[in-house]
Amino acid sequence: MINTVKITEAIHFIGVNDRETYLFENLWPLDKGVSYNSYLINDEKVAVIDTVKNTKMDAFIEKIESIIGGRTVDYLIINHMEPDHSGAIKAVKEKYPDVMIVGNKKTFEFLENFYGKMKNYYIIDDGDILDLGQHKLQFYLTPMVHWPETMMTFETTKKVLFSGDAFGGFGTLDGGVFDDEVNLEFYTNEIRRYYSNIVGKYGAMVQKALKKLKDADIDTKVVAPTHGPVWRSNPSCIIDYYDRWSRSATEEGVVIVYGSMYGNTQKMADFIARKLAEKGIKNIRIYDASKTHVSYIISDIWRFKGVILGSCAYNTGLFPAMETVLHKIENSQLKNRYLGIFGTASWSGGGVSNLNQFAERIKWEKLGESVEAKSSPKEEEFEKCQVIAEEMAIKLIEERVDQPPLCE
Ligand SMILES: Cc1cc2nc3c(=O)[nH]c(=O)nc-3n(C[C@H](O)[C@H](O)[C@H](O)COP(=O)(O)O)c2cc1C
Repeated sequence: MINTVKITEAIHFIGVNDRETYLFENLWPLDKGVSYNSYLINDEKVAVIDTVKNTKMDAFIEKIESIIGGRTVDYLIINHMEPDHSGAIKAVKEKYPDVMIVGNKKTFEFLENFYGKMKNYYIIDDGDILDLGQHKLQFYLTPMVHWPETMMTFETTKKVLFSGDAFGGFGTLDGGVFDDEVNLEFYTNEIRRYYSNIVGKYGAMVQKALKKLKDADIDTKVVAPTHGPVWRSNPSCIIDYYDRWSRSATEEGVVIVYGSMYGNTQKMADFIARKLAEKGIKNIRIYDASKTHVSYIISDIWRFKGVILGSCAYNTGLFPAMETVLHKIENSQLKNRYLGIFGTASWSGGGVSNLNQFAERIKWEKLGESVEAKSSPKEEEFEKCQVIAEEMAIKLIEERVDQPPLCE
């Protein structure tokens, strides 16, 4: 018996789990795997919405067959052309040669560039409706959430939003598929890691897309993304998180990230954290940039308002692991943070001076003086670290607003 899951009587979840891939996009650790979600609407016409990565196409076709066995797929809707979702288009074409591929103008440019020319294109525009019989699909173009051709598909009778990568995250669906069947803390963290590292750079476009959906007043009952859980009990929770993250809205807390070879810079990080705690800050995360993958660090920096960065000097520059962190922050164009800087050097420096240059480029509000200790921190440097911690705590407490978790 093949594992398919009903969202409604006719709308099926036909996604697959990937526990084999180590790195998503060959970049982002998949400690707990990832799901590639696809959906099938079994109506007078059969529609499949998005496919899966090519390594999973046999399991995927089996799922389709277990539902429609003997019939054909009439429409294949392509919300997003990234290969983890488009990888089984050819397999669907082969199995159901008359299938009509549905996408916008840009979808087909991508399709042909990836997989060569195919026949039976159905080009839709913003707001167009496709009639399947009982169900009707309306299309919303949402460019750059997260590629230029990205769109969303809304089923208007059951009010299911097939949102593509938006609202999706890492983590396989281990039995539980719906938001009310899983531990949401794990998934919302993994959705934020996905958002902050992959989609976050396009926050303005996410805001545009959210506005478009709001203006359309579609009253979404189910959010069905291409990764992670399907939101049927509390769809607004994940939509509100996306709104929060794409506005660079933050929670109260501080992320301290450091690069250290022999522990001197680390000592300063621990000292600053202690002083923050003494001043009443509860959410404090310290990361050794060499140890924790940058994607987890960025995810927390996306969440919290305070960022304190430390680096020892390394061959006249930053400690290499810190370069990765700074590059990712700048590339994401993350705004609206408070910044503190510390570090160590034994001769002409390079760590703190580069952090200072970063501060000028990023234009976050800098607190305290940058502190650079000669080889190891002493009383004078600890005092300066304390000033950074105190100024940070004052700012955060002054702004204290109750921002409860949205998904509980
Ligand atoms: C491979 C290597 C390269 C270094 N390069 C520099 C440098 O360019 N400039 C400098 O002032 N110190 C340099 N140092 C010294 C360290 O930055 C300094 O000892 C620092 O206190 C080490 O901090 P840590 O204990 O947090 O690793 C270097 C040390 C090592 C091991």
